[in-house]
Amino acid sequence: MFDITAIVLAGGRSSRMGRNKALLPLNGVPVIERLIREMESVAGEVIIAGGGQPEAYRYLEKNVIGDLFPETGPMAGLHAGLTEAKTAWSLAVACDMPFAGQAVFAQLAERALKAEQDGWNGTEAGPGKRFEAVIPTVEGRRQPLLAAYRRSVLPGLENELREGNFKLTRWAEGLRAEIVDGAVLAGAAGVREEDLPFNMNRPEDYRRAQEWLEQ
Ligand SMILES: Nc1nc2c(ncn2[C@@H]2O[C@H](COP(=O)(O)OP(=O)(O)OP(=O)(O)O)[C@@H](O)[C@H]2O)c(=O)[nH]1
Repeated sequence: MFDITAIVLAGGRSSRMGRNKALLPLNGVPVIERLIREMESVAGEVIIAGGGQPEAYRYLEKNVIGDLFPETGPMAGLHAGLTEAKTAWSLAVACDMPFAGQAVFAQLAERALKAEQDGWNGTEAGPGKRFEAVIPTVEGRRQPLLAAYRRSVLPGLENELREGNFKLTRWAEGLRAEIVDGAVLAGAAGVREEDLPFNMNRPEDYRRAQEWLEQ
């Protein structure tokens, strides 16, 4: 267990799926419940950033919160979660990632808390600087929907939202982040690198996840 909070981003519209993808069952268990189970063994608190549909998640008996910048996408969920979190670092994950598991969360958490310990004199982020995020890359691209964030990113994040910049990927590109090779995380999780950030956007993605996990 790490001194870290887990934030599940679950307030999207699921328009491509046509129904709330967080609640889609895999092996009989809704994907969000699978994620919560995996996160619970790593993080002290699990927060569900439920956006405009917090009532859908009340049954999970977790800390379910709404967004402070409604209808603006995953960045708003991250913003709400980091605002609510009481720890210096949080793990964020999209609610529709079937392959993100305990091993991946533990690695991200470990690196985040190591970065915290190294503090302002940590050399890897540059002299006098500190990492504010731990972000995996898969095929050279940062994966901000499966990453660790330091609470200190909040003012910058809020600024972006106020200015109407809602692109999580673009914002995450500018963060002083420790980059983790996705292949390393995928290896720990026992999945292929390209499957690590796989998420279920469309019915065919759901079918693919079902085929893999229910065989
Ligand atoms: N809290 C919160 N989470 C969000 C919001 N928009 C998206 N998410 C979550 O962020 C992750 C990535 O979202 P997307 O899959 O890009 O968007 P979506 O709205 O869920 O789905 P589409 O309508 O098909 O684009 C998912 O886990 C969503 O549940 C939001 O406005 N608030």
